[in-house]
Amino acid sequence: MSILTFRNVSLRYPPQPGRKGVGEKRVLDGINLQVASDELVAVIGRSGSGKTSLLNLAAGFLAPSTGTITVDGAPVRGPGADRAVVFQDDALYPWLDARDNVAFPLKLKGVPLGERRARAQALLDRVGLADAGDRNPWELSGGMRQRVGIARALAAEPRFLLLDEPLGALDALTRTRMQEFLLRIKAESGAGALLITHSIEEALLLGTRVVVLSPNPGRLTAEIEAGFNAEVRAGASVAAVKASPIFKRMHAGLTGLIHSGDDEELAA
Ligand SMILES: Nc1ncnc2c1ncn2[C@@H]1O[C@H](COP(=O)(O)OP(=O)(O)OP(=O)(O)O)[C@@H](O)[C@H]1O
Repeated sequence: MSILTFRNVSLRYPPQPGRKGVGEKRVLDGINLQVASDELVAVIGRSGSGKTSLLNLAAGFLAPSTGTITVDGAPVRGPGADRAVVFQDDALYPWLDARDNVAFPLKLKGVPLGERRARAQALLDRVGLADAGDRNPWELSGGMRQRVGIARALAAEPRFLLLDEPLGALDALTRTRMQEFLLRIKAESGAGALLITHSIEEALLLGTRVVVLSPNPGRLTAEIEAGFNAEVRAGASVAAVKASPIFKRMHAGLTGLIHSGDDEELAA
């Protein structure tokens, strides 16, 4: 069991030179959060509350201003193969076919060509793209590209998947299918997951826990245990889960939490 831990983390962006009146920006403050391998922690919050900054800290793309981020007790000092990131834009390498995109992290690890091709093919099989290995990224649909991106993230056998709006660019139907897919693949991989999403519905559906980030500066102000992903993994349809009264109640409650304070802001 691995654990990703934020302990008392704050983040300030430095003043922007040349932009009058744009001083240092306090983005995150007093963040305490743990993600274990058997969890998918979904982070929701209003635009600008610091969700992507939080993920970038976990990825090691940014360093905290204060506090520590650790994986199994070892400080995160930069990007590492133990944490794989998937963004909204799949960011596949356009000059590589799907199989070689998936194999790319294995190349970086020095895995020999034959073995990495075989492992990449096995990953493509797992994400339902067994026959798409020879296709170029532009020959794939949005959902297929995102599955290649997820297969590539899994290639390095990370301890954590860091998912920044991975389904945000997909149409509603594909998104629902990909939500089921993401839950299955996450469970099979044994990796913990931190998911950033704008969608309260998606957070509730996929998260074992949902945390709410409130803005200015970003603080974790609420946390709820959501059991819906276990229902989906046990075979319940996403549509049936979303239609259940308990799901609707929790959705309304979270909407209220995220938007509390909006009226004061508008009045101010
Ligand atoms: N490199 C940077 N330098 C200065 N300020 C930044 C930088 N990156 C982000 N910010 C600011 O930090 C705040 C949080 O940004 P962040 O992208 O983490 O929020 P978010 O919750 O992911 O937003 P969204 O939901 O719109 O994607 C915003 O006010 C943003 O303008």
